[in-house]
Amino acid sequence: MNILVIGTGYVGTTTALVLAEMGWNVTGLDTDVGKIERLRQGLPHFYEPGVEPMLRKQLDSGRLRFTAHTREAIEAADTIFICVGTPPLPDGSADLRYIKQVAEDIGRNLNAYKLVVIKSTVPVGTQRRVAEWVGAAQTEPKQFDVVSNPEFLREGKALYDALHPDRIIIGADTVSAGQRMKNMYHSMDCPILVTTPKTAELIKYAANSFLATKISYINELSRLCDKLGINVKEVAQGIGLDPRIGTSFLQAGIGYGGSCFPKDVASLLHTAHEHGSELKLLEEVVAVNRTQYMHLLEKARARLGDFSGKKVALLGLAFKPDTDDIRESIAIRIAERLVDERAYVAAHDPAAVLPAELCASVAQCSSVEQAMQDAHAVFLCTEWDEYLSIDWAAVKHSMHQPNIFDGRNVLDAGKLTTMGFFYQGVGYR
Ligand SMILES: NC(=O)C1=CN([C@@H]2O[C@H](COP(=O)(O)OP(=O)(O)OC[C@H]3O[C@@H](n4cnc5c(N)ncnc54)[C@H](O)[C@@H]3O)[C@@H](O)[C@H]2O)C=CC1
Ligand SMILES: O=C(O)[C@H]1O[C@H](OP(=O)(O)OP(=O)(O)OC[C@H]2O[C@@H](n3ccc(=O)[nH]c3=O)[C@H](O)[C@@H]2O)[C@H](O)[C@@H](O)[C@@H]1O
Repeated sequence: MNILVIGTGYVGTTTALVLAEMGWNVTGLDTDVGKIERLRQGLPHFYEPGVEPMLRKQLDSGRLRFTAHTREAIEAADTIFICVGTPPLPDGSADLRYIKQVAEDIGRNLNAYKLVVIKSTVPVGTQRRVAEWVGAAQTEPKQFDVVSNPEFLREGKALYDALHPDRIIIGADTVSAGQRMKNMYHSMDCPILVTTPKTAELIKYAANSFLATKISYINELSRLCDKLGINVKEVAQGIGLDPRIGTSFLQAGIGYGGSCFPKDVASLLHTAHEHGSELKLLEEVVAVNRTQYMHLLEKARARLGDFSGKKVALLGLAFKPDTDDIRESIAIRIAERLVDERAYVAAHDPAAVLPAELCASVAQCSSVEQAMQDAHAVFLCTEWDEYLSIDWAAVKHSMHQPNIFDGRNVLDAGKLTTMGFFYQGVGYR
């Protein structure tokens, strides 16, 4: 099987690596020549644990290559994965312009039968539209199938998730296309659900929206816990012991960010509106998430008076640990708000860097100690391992005031309080 992966971002690069690991010949194609050059040299253009060694291993094996030559790459492939971005438009709908470009590229260069696999997250009905776009761009008629095969990996655990998926969802119009996909994934040890393309597309949005709902549920509950003097972590633990509820995705904090939950929930809401349907629960999920971080800021304001002229150490910029991705990161929103309120913000992150628009107003520090020097308060926004082993006794002396606002509820409240810190998390301690 000669597989082409179009779009070598987070998902495309991971997909290409995993398919090569499964033994297939894989080519990665991207319009960004800089990314292709780096990948060819074995240097990932993003931070993701395990990707660099596997990239080098697969380049050495000869099963993986990268190119920017669209025509040659499409002609040589029998199976084509579409992994380009589907960013949000201002109205919340998914921007399908990159998907359309790729579909037309495939159509123009279709020299023999190809199986086209949509891995990008796309709204219900996109598989049909891709088939139309490929068909309309053809110069001479050749057969092809388009299937939906959504991806469920998490950033920071991308390789593990892609190598050990919980399930594989295949949305196919024909039995033969579904069977080709099952053959491709035959070495994967997980349930494979073959369904219609529209169902597969909705499963992806429904999964992300459900996870976002769990987070907003526990976050909204955390606000009540604050008022009642109840530790939300214990509530989450207590309800999570019921296997019907489960412990995962019940970690209260400053809210969910990233390139997917905010955009995918917005896109599903848009789809519902387009079809005259309302998803009121999901609208509330968004509303809770939009305001969640403000509650921690409010706690800090109550302690500090106001932020003007105060130094705040911001620990973590990435939307979650083990990634350098700051797309829709709540940490960035908090930094912006603090700057607006004239705080002096000193940020630290082991991998992520400040967005260009904050470089002039926020300092990026190379160490935690530097960020905390003379600070009136620490805001922990991303639960990197490094922050769990901070020598608090040592940094306390260098701080102006020992105030900690833990936006991820991961620090030891009891220990820090005993040490003389003022500690506040989300949902009572
Ligand atoms: N990042 C994640 O954790 C996950 C993302 N997804 C979905 O996967 C899709 C891709 O996401 P990411 O990998 O994060 O995006 P990304 O932005 O990291 O990568 C997209 C890549 O596509 C390339 N590209 C755009 N147009 C192209 C064209 N015409 N031909 C060739 N290459 C082209 C871009 O240069 C870029 O390198 C999105 O739909 C996303 O929702 C799904 C599961 C997880
Ligand atoms: O479609 C996607 O792109 C992906 O989106 C998420 O993955 P990801 O965004 O990488 O990261 P998550 O681990 O899901 O975290 C998302 C956000 O939720 C927050 N979160 C997560 C869990 C929790 O209990 N509480 C909480 O606030 C995280 O801090 C982070 O900001 C899903 O978990 C993946 O299954 C999906 O494939």
